[in-house]
Amino acid sequence: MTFTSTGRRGSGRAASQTRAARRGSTAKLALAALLGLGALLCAAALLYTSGHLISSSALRPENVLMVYVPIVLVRTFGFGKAVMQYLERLAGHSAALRVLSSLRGRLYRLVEPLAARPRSRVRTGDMLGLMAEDIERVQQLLLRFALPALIAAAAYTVGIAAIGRLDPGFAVFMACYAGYLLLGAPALALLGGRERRRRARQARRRAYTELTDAVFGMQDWMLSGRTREWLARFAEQRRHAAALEGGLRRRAWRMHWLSQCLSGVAIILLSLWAGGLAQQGAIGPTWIAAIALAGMPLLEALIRSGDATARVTDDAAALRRLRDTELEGERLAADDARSAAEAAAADAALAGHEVDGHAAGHPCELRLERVCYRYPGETGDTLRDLELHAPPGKRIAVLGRSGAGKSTLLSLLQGELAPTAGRALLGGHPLWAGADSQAHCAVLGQQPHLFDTTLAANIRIGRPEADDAAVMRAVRLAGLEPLVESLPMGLRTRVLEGGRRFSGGERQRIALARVILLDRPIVLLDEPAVGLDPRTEQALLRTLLQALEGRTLIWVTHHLTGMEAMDEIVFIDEGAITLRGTHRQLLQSSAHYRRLYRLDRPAAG
Ligand SMILES: Nc1ncnc2c1ncn2[C@@H]1O[C@H](COP(=O)(O)OP(=O)(O)OP(=O)(O)O)[C@@H](O)[C@H]1O
Repeated sequence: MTFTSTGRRGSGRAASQTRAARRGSTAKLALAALLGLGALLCAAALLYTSGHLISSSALRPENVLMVYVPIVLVRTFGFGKAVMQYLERLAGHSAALRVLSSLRGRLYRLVEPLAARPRSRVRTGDMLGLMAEDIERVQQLLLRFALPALIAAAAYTVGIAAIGRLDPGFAVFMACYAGYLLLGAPALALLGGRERRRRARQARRRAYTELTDAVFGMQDWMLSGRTREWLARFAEQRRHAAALEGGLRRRAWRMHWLSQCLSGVAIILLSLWAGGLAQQGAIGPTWIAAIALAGMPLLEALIRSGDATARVTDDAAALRRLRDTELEGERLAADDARSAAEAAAADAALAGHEVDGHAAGHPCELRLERVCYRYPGETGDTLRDLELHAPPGKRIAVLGRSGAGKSTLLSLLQGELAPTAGRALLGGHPLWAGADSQAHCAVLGQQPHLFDTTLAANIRIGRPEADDAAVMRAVRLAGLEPLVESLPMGLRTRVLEGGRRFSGGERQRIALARVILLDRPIVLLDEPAVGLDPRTEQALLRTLLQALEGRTLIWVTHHLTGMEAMDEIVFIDEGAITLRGTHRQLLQSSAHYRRLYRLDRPAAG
């Protein structure tokens, strides 16, 4: 199929772009690390020459030329440090932004089809979190952890090597001492605080979950008269979460303070060691202060890297979430590829002008052949051996108890799910779960969403290019004309948030106008009249059946109202069809149907 091959070519190009972007950003990150190390060495050299300059000046040289070279070097290193720092930021941010942009692109390509699937694990809210917060954390991971850690490791190596040239024994001691700052302290902070961090995260999540739950059920809390009780409980939970977070902050501060003390002690040790070397005559006395001061920026780099490592867990969790989403995207892409292969097989079968004995038929002919569906990870089939045939214009009602599998059937008919066995065909082609899977049908659900904009914009949502005459025709067919005429602003009336301006029945009619304007050959109705009073329900159903005359209808319902107008009524129980026929046939042949009909429509009974 054209779509699939284009999709594969597109994804191949995207993959090679991603690889090129990754190579580019790795090079930039390495450059940033080199510049960072350069800036750090300049800082160390600045203090080193300054220490020497101060000590030499204190010995009152005979003329300024005696300290001219250190003076020039101090200026050069000071200037070099600022320039290198600037270039490091530039290269680091450029590399991080490159990584982020490629990550966002890759993730977006993977998750875009997921977000549109109602049954996917990844929902729109998660998507926003992933795209905004989690990717931001990856940036922090690169700039605040990876880069400082690389620079600190290089500074550690350079520092220890420099000491080792003068005194290998002291170099080994300092390697262990500074090694604790570089690796030991952050490891202790990470391991020791793991349980506390987990508890703090849990407490925070619990408080927010309770808050969200209470906001949704606010009216019921107020009616129950227990608002104060709930507020007190929520405040207590927040206090508990804040106390745990405060404990974590205090612990991090204590660890930082300990590292600063250790760094101070290291400077004293360096001074004593340099003093010893001067006494032995290995170095001049003016270098004592130089060596001690040069250690400061190097030790500071180790502490900064250690602090960043201690904070790395939250960023790593964000990385895990991104990875999980990528895996889910890859799994769905594999599903799509499988469905596409089935589509190709069916195309090949069609080339022989027949699909298992059936002529290819009308492009909008729906056919389910022994369809089974099992949700991933489940042990039993939710749908079993379903057979359904809907030539254009046929009206089928699907009835069944809650949990029978009606919504799963609708998802299958929309092409969101691919059968795990059997075939779901549209015009002889598999209804595969692809990006354009819903192009053949329109859906009218229980609570269609109306956006906070004008009535006309809400109706035009599926066909923004539709002219006013087409919109008015849809309005007329949906039985909305009297309402629109009674509104001072007519079609320009705003529907307010969630369609608050209109009643439930009116909202359903607006959604019906949307479906009419969309002009799809197949319409799936998912209990569109649920929750309406019987008169409004009957009126809406009458309008609906009239307005959608000539289109294929698959109508999921719990009520038997309107069954007379259906071409076929199908009962599903535990995923399998247990009863089927026209209203007249079922009235004659099924006592169960007669009983249900009498219960639902006592007057008719
Ligand atoms: N994502 C899922 N993973 C596993 N099982 C699921 C999933 N979605 C639905 N099910 C199960 O499949 C069965 C059929 O669910 P479905 O939503 O299709 O029923 P339904 O007939 O539409 O019910 P209702 O009338 O209450 O909406 C139920 O037992 C449900 O628990």
